[in-house]
Amino acid sequence: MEVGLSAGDGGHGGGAAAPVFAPDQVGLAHLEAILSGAYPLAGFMTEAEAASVARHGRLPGGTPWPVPVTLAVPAELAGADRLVLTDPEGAPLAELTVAERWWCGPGGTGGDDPGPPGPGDPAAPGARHVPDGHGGPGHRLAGEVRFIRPSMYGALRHLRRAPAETRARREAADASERPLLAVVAGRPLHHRALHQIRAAADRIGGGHRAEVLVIIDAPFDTEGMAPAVMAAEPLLPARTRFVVVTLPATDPGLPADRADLLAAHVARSYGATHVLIDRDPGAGPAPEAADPPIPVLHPGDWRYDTGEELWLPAERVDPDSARTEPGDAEVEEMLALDRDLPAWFTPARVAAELARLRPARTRRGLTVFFTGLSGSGKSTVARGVADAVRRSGRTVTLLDGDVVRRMLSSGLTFSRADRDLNIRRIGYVAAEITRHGGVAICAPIAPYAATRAEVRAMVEDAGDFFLVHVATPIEVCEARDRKGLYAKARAGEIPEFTGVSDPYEEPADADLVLHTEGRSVAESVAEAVAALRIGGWLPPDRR
Ligand SMILES: Nc1ncnc2c1ncn2[C@@H]1O[C@H](COP(=O)(O)OS(=O)(=O)O)[C@@H](OP(=O)(O)O)[C@H]1O
Ligand SMILES: Nc1ncnc2c1ncn2[C@@H]1O[C@H](COP(=O)(O)OP(=O)(O)O)[C@@H](O)[C@H]1O
Repeated sequence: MEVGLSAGDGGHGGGAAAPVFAPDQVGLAHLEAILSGAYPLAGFMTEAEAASVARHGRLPGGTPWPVPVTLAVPAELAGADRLVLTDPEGAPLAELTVAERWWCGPGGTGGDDPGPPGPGDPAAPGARHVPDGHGGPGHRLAGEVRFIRPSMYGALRHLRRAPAETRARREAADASERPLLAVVAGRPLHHRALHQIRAAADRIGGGHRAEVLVIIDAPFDTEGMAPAVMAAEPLLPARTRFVVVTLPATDPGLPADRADLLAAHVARSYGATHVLIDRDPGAGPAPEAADPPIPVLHPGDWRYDTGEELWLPAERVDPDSARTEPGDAEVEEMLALDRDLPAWFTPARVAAELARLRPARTRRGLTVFFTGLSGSGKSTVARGVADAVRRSGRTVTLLDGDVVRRMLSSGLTFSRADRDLNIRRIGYVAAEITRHGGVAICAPIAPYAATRAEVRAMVEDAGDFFLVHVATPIEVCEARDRKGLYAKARAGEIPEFTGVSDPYEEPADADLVLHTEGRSVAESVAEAVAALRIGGWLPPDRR
């Protein structure tokens, strides 16, 4: 069968062009793993396969597999027979031949017999939700994928080596019979982890130190923590190699050991005989992985012995001289506040790389996003904050609601769709300013929580986000009625007016709530500026 591509590739196919689709981040991570051979799977799972894997950790035939590998598609593609799957930039990667269309329904995973829902029928009474990481109910397409073209997408592409390439390199070096310790790391390797890796490599090496392969779990669109992980190279055993993969986020509805099991399967595809999964000590103890494909080594609880000046298993360290490794959140906070990471905790070269990746908040890009009703005081406080930020020596771009409506969003109405588009545009510009280390101050109404959350996610990919809810009650805004708009709205002259005839969803995730009623402008500005100082985004007041 000829493949008629409708994107790139010349489209030599004779038949109708298959629709083109860029999977979400989870779908893309699965697709790359299928195509690279990191998963021993030919494609995306049917409902029976996904449900069996979610519930029992096994495919219907009994083969252990930890996570549903599914493809979520929008309703308009739910009936497709074939799909050309692309990266987010639209470059074709593979063709999916659809074997089954199914609906991942609402509700829990309970009960043992799912009762097959009508294919692709959202209303099917038996439809149940399989926790497959796509964030909720929706259409799924199952079937085998056929490789079209190697992916060029994403950061650190040169390190995204296929498992077969890594195995072939070991075979060529006559090393494939020897133990290989895979270390799966999404975070930098500090002294504790480095000690544990060397100890594990000695233990499994049978007289020789085993080789180590560090599998860095990094996102597609940024280098993530990869440079900090690689900075530890001189402290790892000789001939340690690094590869980068993007492990899909595991659904919180799955048992706790599934993420580790997936990491173990991927490690095995690279030829690993053992796997050690480095984790945030602040995240609590590791779950015991049931039925792993290769042994999962548990590093256990280690402490720094201040007397010996060594990292050792906790039981060998006198509690009086024991130091615990700081968790990732604590490290983030030290970096944010420009404090040096202690030498007992992490090697200087890792600390230096971390300081580059996570600059102190006074140097890091920031978006301060004001939301609130018309007349609540967003623009007034935003202007005062912008002045204070400028005085601290940083550059500021003020994206005020009214100004944006004239410059970026002229022609847009106040329908939900247009408001969302307006806020996304503001978010995009703010994220770019933030990415380049600047400060963006935005002051739109932004009435919808979901759209604000999108902006937060977009900005946090690039830097920091600080949400200020200017929580002035509508009666007060209306009494101020600076522009006479409330009067007009009440008279029915302005339709869809926020707070009068259109919704405002109060934020539940505000970093600061400002009550301006009964406060002067100067007091409200001072409150916002103080919050930014306390958070470390502005230097301490030297006055
Ligand atoms: N229907 C309706 N609803 C709300 N506001 C209206 C409306 N029509 C015009 N205006 C004026 O537009 C300003 C709000 O624009 P925003 O871009 O901030 O709104 S939104 O975030 O896209 O919802 C808002 O300015 P601020 O008072 O500065 O908030 C109003 O002056
Ligand atoms: N504590 C306060 N903080 C902010 N604005 C205040 C305060 N007290 C009174 N106001 C007045 O409220 C009005 C708010 O208007 P504006 O900043 O344009 O609101 P928005 O941008 O939310 O529509 C201004 O006239 C301002 O002087």
